[in-house]
Amino acid sequence: MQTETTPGTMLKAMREKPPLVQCITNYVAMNIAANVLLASGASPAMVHAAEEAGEFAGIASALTVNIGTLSTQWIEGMRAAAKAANAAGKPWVLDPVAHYATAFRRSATADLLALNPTVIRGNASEIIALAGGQSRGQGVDSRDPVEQAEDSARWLAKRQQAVVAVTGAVDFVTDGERAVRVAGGSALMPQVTALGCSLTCLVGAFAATAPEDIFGATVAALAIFAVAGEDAALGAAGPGSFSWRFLDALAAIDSETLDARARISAA
Ligand SMILES: Nc1ncnc2c1ncn2[C@@H]1O[C@H](COP(=O)(O)OP(=O)(O)OP(=O)(O)O)[C@@H](O)[C@H]1O
Ligand SMILES: Cc1ncsc1CCO
Ligand SMILES: [Mg+2]
Repeated sequence: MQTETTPGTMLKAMREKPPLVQCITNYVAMNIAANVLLASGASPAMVHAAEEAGEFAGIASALTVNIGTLSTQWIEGMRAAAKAANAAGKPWVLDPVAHYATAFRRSATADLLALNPTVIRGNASEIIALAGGQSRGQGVDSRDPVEQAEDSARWLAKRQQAVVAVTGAVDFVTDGERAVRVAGGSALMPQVTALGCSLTCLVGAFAATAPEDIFGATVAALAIFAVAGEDAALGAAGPGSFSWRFLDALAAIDSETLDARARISAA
């Protein structure tokens, strides 16, 4: 049954019962992603080794998988964890960082897509390329506007039976039927590395809190990022001070503030 809960309600529920989220993310993102989850009210665990990732996915409430700094041994851990999450009926989120860049990444991404991620979160260049479109992406940063990725996102969501989130200046989320845009944030956000990777982990945290409403959980994660980005930009002298202000802003946002300030519109 579909329950309609607001981002603020989900945030409150998450903080009352912090979900354990297994984050298989890249070396660049690990520290900031863990801090983003703690500031938001979730409990992160960066567990990726092939020997234990599957076992740990049985304990965690959600899993996130990010291919940013890939190696063969990690792929084994990712696959084992995704299979275990599926077997346990727990949500898992895929972040296909620069999946178009090399044959190694393309192959790993195809294998992970075959394991049916619950949510796919990427920037516009990544989502366009996942749907087989003409992406301008080269490395990990987006070189395409979100508007250009919206049709790709809808197509991908239908094909994968997943929620797809495209982030950028104004984010776009769809499950193939419904779609919304989430406005806010700051132009300083792409100037700080791995905030998108951290957001992927936070989508996992909200999905763990509201597994019955994955679309709403994804929107909630994007919405708190948008509001925190606006707050952090106030008084930030540049990317450095923005980064620590962003963590403080995430921690300071309460459920009422989130619901009052989230800018979510039907697309
Ligand atoms: N120009 C912008 N204005 C406002 N917010 C932005 C802008 N660009 C990105 N964001 C926000 O930054 C966050 C990260 O999204 P982004 O699309 O930069 O991820 P990404 O490219 O995967 O990042 P990374 O790979 O460095 O982790 C999202 O919350 C998004 O809304
Ligand atoms: C910079 C970078 N390189 C691989 S992953 C990553 C973090 C942003 O996606
Ligand atoms: Mg990224």
